[in-house]
Amino acid sequence: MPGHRAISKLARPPLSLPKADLSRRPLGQRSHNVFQSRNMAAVVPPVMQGSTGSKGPTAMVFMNMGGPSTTDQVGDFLSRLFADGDLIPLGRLQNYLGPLISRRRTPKIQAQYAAIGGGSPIRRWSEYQCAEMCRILDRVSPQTAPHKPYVAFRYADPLTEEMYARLLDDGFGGGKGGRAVAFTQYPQYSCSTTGSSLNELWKWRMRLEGRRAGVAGPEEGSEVGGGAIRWSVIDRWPVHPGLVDAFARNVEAKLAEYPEERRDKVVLLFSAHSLPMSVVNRGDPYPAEVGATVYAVMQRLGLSNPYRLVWQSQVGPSAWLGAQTSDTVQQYIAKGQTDLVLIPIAFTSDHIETLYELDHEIIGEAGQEGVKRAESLNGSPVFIDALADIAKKHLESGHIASKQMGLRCPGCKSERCLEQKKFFMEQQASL
Ligand SMILES: C=CC1=C(C)c2cc3[nH]c(cc4nc(cc5[nH]c(cc1n2)c(C)c5CCC(=O)O)C(CCC(=O)O)=C4C)c(C)c3C=C
Ligand code: FES
Ligand SMILES: [Fe+2]
Repeated sequence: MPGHRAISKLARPPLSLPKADLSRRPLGQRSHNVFQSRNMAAVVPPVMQGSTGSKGPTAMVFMNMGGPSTTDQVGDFLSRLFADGDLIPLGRLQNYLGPLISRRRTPKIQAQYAAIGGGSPIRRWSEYQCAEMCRILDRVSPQTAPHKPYVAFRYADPLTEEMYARLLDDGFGGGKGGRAVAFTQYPQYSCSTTGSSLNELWKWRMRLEGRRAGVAGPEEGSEVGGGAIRWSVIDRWPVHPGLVDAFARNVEAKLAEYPEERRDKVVLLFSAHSLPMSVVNRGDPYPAEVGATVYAVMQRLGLSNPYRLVWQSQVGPSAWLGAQTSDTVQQYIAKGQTDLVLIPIAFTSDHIETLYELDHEIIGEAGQEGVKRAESLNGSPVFIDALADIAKKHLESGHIASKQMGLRCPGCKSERCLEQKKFFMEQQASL
C-alpha cells in the first residue's frame, strides 16, 4: 500500500533500559510500612544511598495518560479512561455509562492495538526517556542529584497510586529526602490531560500523606524528617527551543525524502488530538498552546513551506475542534495537493493515534506516495536533552509551577480543579 510504513520497527524503544532504576514492585509486595519507616531514624531509605548533592535526592515523575502494553489490558485502560470525569464528563451517569461505553468499545480498540504490534509503546518510551533524562540531570545539576526516574500514568500501569507508594517506599516521604517534581509529558496544557493527571496526583497525595506540610529539612534529632513529599510541577513547555528543534529536525528529515523540485511546495499538516468544543469553550489553554508550538516550529524552519494545524481522533457524536485531519487530507488530495507531511505535534512518543490512525487509516487510505508522516520524538537525543534542560531550569527556578497553573478556566466549575490548584500553589512555601 503506498505511503504505508513498517509500524513494528517504529514502535520499538531500545531494549537496553536501565533495569535497576526501573524495577517495579507490586503494591502488595512492599517490604515495610512506609509511614512507620519514615519515623525510624535508624532506617536509611534506599534513595539516600550514594552520592547526594546538597539539595538531592530528587524524584522526577513523568506524568502521562499511558496506554495498554498488551491487548489484554485494553479493557482496563478504557474503563479507567471513561471513568475519568476530567476527560469525559458524564455527570451522575459516569459510573453507569463509563463501564458500558468502555465495554462496547473494547473489541474495536483491541483490534487497533493488535494491528500496531499488540500494544502501546508509551510505557517503554516513557521509562527510557525519563531514565535518560535523569542520567543527564545527574551530570548537569549535581546539587539536586541523584535524580530518580518514576512514571505515573493516568489510565494504565504504572498508575499514580503505584508510583506514589514507590516514592514513599524509596524514602521520599520525609525531611531531606522529600523533593519530587511532577513533569507532565504533554507539552501543551489541557485540563483534560495534564489537569486530570494533577487532580489524580493531588487525590493520592491526600489519601497517602494527608494534609501534612512538606518540610525543607530533617526534623530535629532525626535523620529522616516527618514531613510529606515536597512537590513542584512542570506543567507546560510548548515552545521550549529544544522541543521545537527536535520537531523541526524530524520535519526536515521527512522533507528530504521528496525530490528537490517538489520539496518547498509540500504542505505541512501539524496534527494534534482534538478537543470537544465544550472543553474549548470552557477556556481550555490547549488550542492556543498547540498553535504556539506549531508557529515556533515553522519559525525554526524559516517558514519554508505552507502549513496548517489540524485536529484528529475525535470520539463520539458531540462537536469537536476542527478541521479534522482525515477530512483535510482527502480535501487537499481532491484539490490536487498530493504532497503532504503529517506531523504529530501534541504527543512525545508513538501511540495508537500515530501508528494506527495516521499511518494505517489516513495515510494508508490516501494511497498517495507523497503523503507521509514525520517521526515521533520517541528516543530523539535532541528531545531528551530538551527534557533535561526544562527540568534543570525548573529545579534552579525555585518556582512551584508556572503562573498559568494557578488560573482556572473561566468556565471551570470543578471542585477538584479548585482544590488541586490551591494545594500545588501552596507548596511554594516548602521549596
Ligand atoms: C494531547 C493529547 C491528547 C488529548 C488532548 C486528548 C484528549 C481527549 N481524548 C479523549 C478520548 C480518548 N483518547 C484516547 C486515546 C488517546 N488519547 C491520546 C491523547 C490525547 N487525548 C492518546 C495518545 C491516546 C492513545 C494512547 C496510546 O495508544 O498510547 C481514547 C482511547 C482510544 C479510543 O477509544 O479511541 C479515548 C476514548 C477525549 C474525550 C479527550 C478530550 C476531552
Ligand atoms: S476545567 Fe480548566 S481549571 Fe478546571
Ligand atoms: Fe485522547
